[in-house]
Amino acid sequence: NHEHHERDSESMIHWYGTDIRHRDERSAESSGDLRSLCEELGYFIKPETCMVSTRMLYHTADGSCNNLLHPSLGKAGLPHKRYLPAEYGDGIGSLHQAEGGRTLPSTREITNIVVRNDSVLVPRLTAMTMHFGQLLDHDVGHTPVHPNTCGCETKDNCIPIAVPSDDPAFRTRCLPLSRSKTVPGPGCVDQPREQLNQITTFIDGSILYGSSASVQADLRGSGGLLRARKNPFDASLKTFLPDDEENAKCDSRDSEFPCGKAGDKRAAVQEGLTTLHTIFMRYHNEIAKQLSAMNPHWGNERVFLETRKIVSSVLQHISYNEYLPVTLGSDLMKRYRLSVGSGYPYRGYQANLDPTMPNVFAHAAFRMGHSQVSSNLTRVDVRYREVYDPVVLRLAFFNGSSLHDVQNGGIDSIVRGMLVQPLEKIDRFFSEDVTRFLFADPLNSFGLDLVAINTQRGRDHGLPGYTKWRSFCGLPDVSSFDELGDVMSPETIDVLKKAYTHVDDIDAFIGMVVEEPINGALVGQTVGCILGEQFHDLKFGDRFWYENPAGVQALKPNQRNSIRQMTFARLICETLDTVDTIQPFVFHSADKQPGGIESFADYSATHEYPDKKGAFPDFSNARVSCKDFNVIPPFDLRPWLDRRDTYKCGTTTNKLENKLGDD
Ligand code: HEM
Ligand SMILES: [Ca+2]
Repeated sequence: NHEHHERDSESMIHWYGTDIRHRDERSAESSGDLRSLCEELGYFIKPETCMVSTRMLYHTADGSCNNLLHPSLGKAGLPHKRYLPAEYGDGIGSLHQAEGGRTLPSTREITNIVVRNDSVLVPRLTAMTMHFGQLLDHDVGHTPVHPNTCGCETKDNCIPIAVPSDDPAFRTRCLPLSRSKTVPGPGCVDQPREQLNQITTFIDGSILYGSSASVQADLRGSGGLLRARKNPFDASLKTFLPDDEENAKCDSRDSEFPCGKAGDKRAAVQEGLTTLHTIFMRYHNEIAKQLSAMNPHWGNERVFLETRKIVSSVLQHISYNEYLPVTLGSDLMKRYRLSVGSGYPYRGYQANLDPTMPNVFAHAAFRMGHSQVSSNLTRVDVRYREVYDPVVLRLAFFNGSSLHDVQNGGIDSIVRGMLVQPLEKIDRFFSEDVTRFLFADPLNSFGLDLVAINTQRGRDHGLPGYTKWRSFCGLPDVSSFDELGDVMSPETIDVLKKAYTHVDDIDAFIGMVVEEPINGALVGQTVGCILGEQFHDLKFGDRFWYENPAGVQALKPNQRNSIRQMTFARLICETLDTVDTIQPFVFHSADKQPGGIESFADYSATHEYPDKKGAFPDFSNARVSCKDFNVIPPFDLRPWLDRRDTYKCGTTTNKLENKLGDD
């Protein structure tokens, strides 16, 4: 038995998975009155609750009242939805098991057989794709886990992962892990065991604003701003996230470089993610200041809520205009109607769609991003030269120091590095920094295996095996390993044979992550279908979707146009101190040939992209100056100019906005 000390990997993963502010739910089994528990948790919010001007016009902190007919849909704190029924060992709640009494191998053993510490790069794409994927995931899903201190016994919601005696890395008997917390299932049923999402399921900027009123209040400052910390070296430079005093896991505790607090508790898990949180927070504050200056009669609340609407619209637009096309490719973008370019007009909000986070999306499919993680974070200077040493990932967990490491270019050199570093392919190759050194104390090198954790988490949640998900996604049923050849390489099938006795035993996450990518996409068929389905529901089941023209919350047509001009490149230009030049489409590497004259916004509005090969034909992605407003248009805030006298015209929206009050 190894000794536990304050900063070991086990306590870090518990901290990561637990919301300290989250009330400790009574479990479904122990509850005398299930119905009143569900009421308390907000399962049955009544539509009348939403008939308040602010809730109709603007996002609520916990996502309630987004859907005015079914106000709890998408709200924080509710159970996952399921595409396929849960399959627990005992039918109601014990770990997922193989059919027919076969024992599943330890998930660490599976890593040892299936996963290799190797790297294959994706031509032309940048590591920004990985970092943004994590940020996006953290806006839509976070399942809390039990805060137990678990050792190697299987009890009290502890599900230790057995470590084989001849393990190549670990000398311990097990990797301890806690089960996810549970709540009554959708519709308030007590069985089978169901897990929950503690953040808002909508793409609504909860990464910045939190998912509860109390967290939001803590993050906010005056004038519609988010709290920020001055640059400790030079107050004229841009700000940082406020200190997260509760994060005792932070490496740089007690120094002048704290980890940073944001709307999502996981912001400090790795410094790349922290930098993206930081630039989105800066962007919020930039917009809020400009809105205040334009509309001096707006109060703190109005500025904050309008800014949130803008920033979450920008987040949605970057996700669907830039991130999803490279991740899913053209066929899936069309099949699930995800494209936002012209030629793909928005088909209308559907209040009967359920945007709730599916269990399999968060706990298998979208975790494919873990295979995109590299062991280094490249850092480059203003001219994109690799003059600094990279940040080593295993030293960058819960550590805020590189952001302030001015000798090595600080936060700016990390963000620029993401624009040149190549992206890792989604495959059975994972960096040792996550399969061996996850949350390791750098001094004693004991860490965790994220692949084994993902696999064990799937069993914890009763996710059916991979073959069921294939069938769910329309691939042919299979009864032998060799039939997997339609989506997997022969080498992959060989290692799966070594790891599992029967093809139906393959765990959901493992099968999904080792599928060959679809042509022109980063993901395979099964991940693609699960992501496609849910990103569809997040688009058409969100009343605040930026393209939605109907309803009191709708952006005005010229406001929507401003959002459509926005790119991630422009946001980066505006939020760093020293980014002078940038490629217009940041998920692609910069073209060497100069000559870009078209903006990505114009290109995406007039082309079907990507093509079948995943390319963006006829688009020059050469770096241009951030001051080149033709190629990287600025955000046009003029449509938000609010002349007081127009209130008197008396449209419903004006009247509602007016009720918010000025101060
Ligand atoms: C260095 C980078 C990353 C680290 C260290 C990391 C670490 C983790 C950890 C520790 C968990 C919780 C595991 C558990 O207890 O079950 C997790 C969950 C997850 N990760 Fe990552 N991750 C990284 C990058 C990514 C990326 C790039 C993506 C997607 C593109 C991603 C998607 C997810 C998802 C969807 C979950 C489940 C969240 C939930 O709903 O609870 N991660 N990650
Ligand atoms: Ca959210």
